[in-house]
Amino acid sequence: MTSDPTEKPIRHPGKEVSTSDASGARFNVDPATNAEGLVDAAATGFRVWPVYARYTAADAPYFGTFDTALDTVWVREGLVDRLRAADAALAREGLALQLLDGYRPIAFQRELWRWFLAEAARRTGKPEADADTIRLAQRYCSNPAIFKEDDPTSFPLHYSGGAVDVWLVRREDGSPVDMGGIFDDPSDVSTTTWFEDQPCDTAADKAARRHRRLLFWAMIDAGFVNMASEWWHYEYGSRTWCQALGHDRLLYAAPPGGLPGAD
Ligand SMILES: C[C@@H](N)C(=O)N[C@H](C)C(=O)O
Ligand SMILES: [Zn+2]
Repeated sequence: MTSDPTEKPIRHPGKEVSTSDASGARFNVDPATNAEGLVDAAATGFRVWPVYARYTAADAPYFGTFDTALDTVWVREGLVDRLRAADAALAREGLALQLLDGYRPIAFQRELWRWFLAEAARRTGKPEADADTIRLAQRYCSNPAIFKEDDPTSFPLHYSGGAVDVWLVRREDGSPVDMGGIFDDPSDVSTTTWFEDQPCDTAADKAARRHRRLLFWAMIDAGFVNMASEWWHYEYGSRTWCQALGHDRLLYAAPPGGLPGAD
């Protein structure tokens, strides 16, 4: 058994969960942890790049920004030490975590869903209302249509403040490393284990597999779980975390009071 994360194939601890599995599940909410506030990750010392507010007309896959995206990455207090632990593990490889998104207001989740639905329709060649199109969009984005206003445990995963989208950058200059696919690409190559299931004959594929393993094990060892369809999406204390690890209480549902002015 090796302790070198680059030699350890990605294997999801507990149950492998997809975005659509996670919606509709019912959990009790722990009032103590759910009372935790949201913390500005940049002010806490993390490297951040809030993609949804920063991408330009030149950046795939959106080729633009989103009107309702936040330019600050907010996370629950309970994530801070865990993200620090993951970042410290990556430092041994000369790498660092960069946080792309955390807490996400409902209005922004709706705007993001519209993009994923339109993109899914383009890829399936079927209307947005078609079941195949909705299934494809739902594989990569929580569908706001299935959330229930009176059930905080059904809210979008990022609304909990316990979900983060991350990638890796070099510590020396902050440049992103090759993860073997672009962030938020709604296609199979985004599956976290994609390079485990390929021959990986080229140097580029080997590098992508290495980077995905490093990110995965740093985050898993720090207590997070990963969304199997997205190499960048990790959660702690939220619905996917409960489902994957068999916990029956959500640490984080809707943050009390949300973020002033964001909903
Ligand atoms: C859109 C993508 N970055 C993401 O965060 N997907 C998750 C599953 C979501 O929308 O909840
Ligand atoms: Zn995410």
